[in-house]
Amino acid sequence: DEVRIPASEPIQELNIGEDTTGEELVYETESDQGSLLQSIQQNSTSTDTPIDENWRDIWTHQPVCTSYLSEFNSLLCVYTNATFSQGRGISIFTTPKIAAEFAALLPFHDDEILQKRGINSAEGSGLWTAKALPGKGIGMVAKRDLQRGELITAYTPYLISHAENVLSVQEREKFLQIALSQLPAASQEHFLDLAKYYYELSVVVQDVVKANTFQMDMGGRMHLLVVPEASRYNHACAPNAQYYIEPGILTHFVHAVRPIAKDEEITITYSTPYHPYSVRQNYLLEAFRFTCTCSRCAKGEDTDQSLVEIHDLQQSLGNWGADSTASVKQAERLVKVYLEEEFDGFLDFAYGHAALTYNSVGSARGTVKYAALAAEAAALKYGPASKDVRTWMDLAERPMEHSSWRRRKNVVVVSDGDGDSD
Ligand SMILES: C[S@@+](CC[C@H](N)C(=O)[O-])C[C@H]1O[C@@H](n2cnc3c(N)ncnc32)[C@H](O)[C@@H]1O
Repeated sequence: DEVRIPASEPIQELNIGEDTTGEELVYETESDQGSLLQSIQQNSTSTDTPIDENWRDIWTHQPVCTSYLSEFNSLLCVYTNATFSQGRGISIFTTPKIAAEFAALLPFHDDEILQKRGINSAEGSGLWTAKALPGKGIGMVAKRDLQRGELITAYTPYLISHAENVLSVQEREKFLQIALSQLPAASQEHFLDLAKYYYELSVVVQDVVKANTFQMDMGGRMHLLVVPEASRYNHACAPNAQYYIEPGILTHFVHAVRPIAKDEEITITYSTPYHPYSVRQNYLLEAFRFTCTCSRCAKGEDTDQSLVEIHDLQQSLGNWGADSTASVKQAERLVKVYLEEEFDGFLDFAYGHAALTYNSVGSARGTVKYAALAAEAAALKYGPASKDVRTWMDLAERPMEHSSWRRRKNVVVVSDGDGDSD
């Protein structure tokens, strides 16, 4: 029952914005603690590939491995299941220990789980089409009107790669090329057709990864994902869609966060929307090599003032000390600014602050209304099974049990023991 909610948005970036093809990157290099790998350390005379002899149970190709990498006490191997999801295929470059975690996931054991949930459906699916847009390469466009909350795309990656920085560019490319080459031909073509930065054939797989990466944690390690359908979403600083990844089913989901008209471009954000205009422009240019001309950027620095207001309101509403001047009026204002700025994809913050503020003055009705809205918004942003959704639902269901209840009620409460006295 924490009263505080994060003061600033966790950064949800499409690409890590660092040079995944370079050597200067510092990814985590602590050791993997798997028993298998520990046994290698103990018998360190042998760096033989510790491949599970039952690899055929899950993978269609014999794993191909690097030599032992002392930097993180493991080796890395390519694991491919070319028949994954009705022949879409998936290749994973990771440690044997983490590969075992991937192999335990449901989609590798239940052929129909993805299909039943409409995941990896035929391109277009009546909702969207990917087409060339002026100055933006290919983008995603709505084929019909979409409502807030509608699921637009749900796809699994073709390639998942451990975000290591211990291999040389050439060495990494060699393994990623193997990973790609073991996929079905149609998937290889689809992958190689994606946006690139360098157009250098000798590093083409890393080039595609760099321009199209989503991130996911697996086994405590960051992994880079290429989900070709989702790769076609262009960026906007106040996007009309949000994405999240559900690791348990290896699926990248995108939902509309406000009504999207037929023929309108569908956008996601590659960075935090809370940075001022010039910071966003520089970041997008450096990390993604484009000058953002989205509707928010078209207004230039004029929109920075609203970010200051959002910041100040969130600071005030997040102050739970005795000197707090937080009020319901401020919370209502925060919600209004979010809506005016078209921050529809981030409303869990505004609604969450509002829910807690209403609760803090003992207004259960206001709490229930806004906590339910925060839960809905968090579901679009982090997935229905996320911790955030649970937190807001708990608050909506039991406002008086939350530690924020009447926390700012400016009266001396003579408790009658039932916790809700007035
Ligand atoms: C993940 S891809 C998005 C799809 C890409 N447009 C394509 O043709 O495949 C990322 C690249 O798309 C382009 N892009 C994305 N958002 C953009 C925007 N708002 N304006 C211009 N270019 C954009 C940039 O070249 C960026 O590096």
